[in-house]
Amino acid sequence: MVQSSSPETTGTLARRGLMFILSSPSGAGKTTIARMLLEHDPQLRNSVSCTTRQPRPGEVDGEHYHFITHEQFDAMVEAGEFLEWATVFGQSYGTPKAQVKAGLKDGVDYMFDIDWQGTQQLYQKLERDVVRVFLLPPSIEELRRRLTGRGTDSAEVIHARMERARSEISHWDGYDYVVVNDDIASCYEEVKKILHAERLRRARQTGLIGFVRELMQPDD
Ligand SMILES: Nc1nc2c(ncn2[C@@H]2O[C@H](COP(=O)(O)OP(=O)(O)O)[C@@H](O)[C@H]2O)c(=O)[nH]1
Ligand SMILES: Nc1ncnc2c1ncn2[C@@H]1O[C@H](COP(=O)(O)OP(=O)(O)O)[C@@H](O)[C@H]1O
Repeated sequence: MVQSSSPETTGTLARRGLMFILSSPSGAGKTTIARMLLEHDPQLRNSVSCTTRQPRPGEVDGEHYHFITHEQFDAMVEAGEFLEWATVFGQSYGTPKAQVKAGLKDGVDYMFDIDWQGTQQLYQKLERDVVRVFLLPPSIEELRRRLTGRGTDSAEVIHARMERARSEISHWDGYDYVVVNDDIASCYEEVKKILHAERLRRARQTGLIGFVRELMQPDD
């Protein structure tokens, strides 16, 4: 629980965690922004997805993704172990249920780097816990430059990602916030502010009723 630290308060103040979703067309920078947030914010935990795609250089199993086979993925779907799942670029991606649900109650915030399909599913299931942020590239040319510059995909894959980018961008209106990732430092600051404000929402602050009631007690 994120308890109030002041000795003068009742100690009943706490906060329910939130589900912070970052989506964008591939290459717009959501992984970069997510990593910056996770690195500097101890209250934020990564929701590690399962995927059937191959790891990229530098990606660590269990940290960036749980890399599993199609058979393992299908078995998890059958067993109802995903909060949501979707097929992207012919590969399967899913959010395991187990870690998230318990953490939210304890005031842990989770970061989700998932696509619009997963965002819709999470919103349908857990609307009040979800904060949806969509990143846009400053231009289509810059998006192409970033995908090429990342150096992780073949020309063919980059072509497919660019094709898909336009359809991903068309889902911008399914989000609560839209931020253009032009300068990385400014984008990071803006996303950080969204997270900060969302944490202060009244509905997330459990124990407020009792706390306010106590504040309103008449003097003896
Ligand atoms: N629905 C859903 N989408 C996911 C999940 N994990 C990753 N994705 C999305 O799958 C897409 C491809 O991800 P990835 O292969 O890492 O490439 P990226 O586009 O460069 O981030 C991105 O849009 C991710 O946001 C997940 O658990 N569920
Ligand atoms: N604001 C920015 N300016 C310049 N390059 C960026 C910016 N944001 C991200 N990048 C670079 O663009 C590439 C794609 O970013 P990445 O975070 O992997 O995107 P995504 O996760 O959305 O596919 C990476 O090489 C990253 O370092």
